Amino acid sequence: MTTTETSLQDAGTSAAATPGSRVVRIGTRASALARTQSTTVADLLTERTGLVTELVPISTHGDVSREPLAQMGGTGVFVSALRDALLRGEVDLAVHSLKDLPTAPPEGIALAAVPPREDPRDVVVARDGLTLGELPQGATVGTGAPRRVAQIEALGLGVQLVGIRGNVDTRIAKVRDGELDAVVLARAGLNRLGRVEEATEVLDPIQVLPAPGQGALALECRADDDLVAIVATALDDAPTRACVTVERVLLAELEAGCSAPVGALAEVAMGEVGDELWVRAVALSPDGTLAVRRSAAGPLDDPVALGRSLAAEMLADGAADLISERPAT
Ligand SMILES: NCc1[nH]cc(CCC(=O)O)c1CC(=O)O
Repeated sequence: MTTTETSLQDAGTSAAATPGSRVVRIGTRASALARTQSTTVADLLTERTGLVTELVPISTHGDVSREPLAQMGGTGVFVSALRDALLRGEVDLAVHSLKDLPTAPPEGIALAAVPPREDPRDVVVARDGLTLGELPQGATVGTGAPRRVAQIEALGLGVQLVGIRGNVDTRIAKVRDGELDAVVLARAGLNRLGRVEEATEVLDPIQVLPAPGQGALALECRADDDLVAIVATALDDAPTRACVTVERVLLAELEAGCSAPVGALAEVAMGEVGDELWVRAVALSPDGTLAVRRSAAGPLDDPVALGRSLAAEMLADGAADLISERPAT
């Protein structure tokens, strides 16, 4: 289902060739997080290009349904409604959380920009200011992400993982209302909503690696639109793009979907010969009992090769069997 608040007829379909006179219609999901992200992008785009923007809310099946995400085909359900609106010409720019994008490249759509990433780590919001390690045996920890479930199970804390979904507000409310002892969320989402101080612990990537692409946004346009180059110049951050490319190539090579128990974090770090890409990754069995953890470094200008070589190492160590719960033969 697709709904738009503005009339599509007078919303910039008469876009002129000059950047200054074109209205860029920005498609956004309706959640508070998505709106905040889209508004930030809209403001920056206007500030840097002079382009006038307009937000067009698109409601997706993922926003409306309360089914578990995994049963709806993963977080890709959030993405496809925005992409459809782009391809139909109803909007000119779509703002996604990059970690929600399926790894397969979309037909007719360009990844115009990946803006500077925020803190990519996961956080805990627990009752009474507690950390994961301070929670008692049997305490309930809410998360629907197989990656988070497997990594927290792997810590062996004796907590009980409970599948939940819903927006950030709904999840935190379950702790405040006493329904759960804690929830695990992306720090970037909390931060964008101005609620980062509600986190009671930031999870160290040594223990819990974030989802590939977490904390980054993806700005998509129609591939044949002049807007691609304008948006790239105004908003793309090359180091962030390189890092998320490593992470997503790795995910694709492991043939793991966006909800698979795979964590990865690439960073630009000082190496022996100057700045280089440094990546850490983990693939786990869904119950967290088995894991393959690896790290690697490579040149800044070849993120694809780095993602591929690390994935090849992890596959050689049995990562694919872990992820899909197939017993190793
Ligand atoms: N899973 C949904 C989702 N997609 C992006 C974010 C947060 C923002 C980001 O990671 O960029 C969230 C919420 C969460 O994981 O807590």
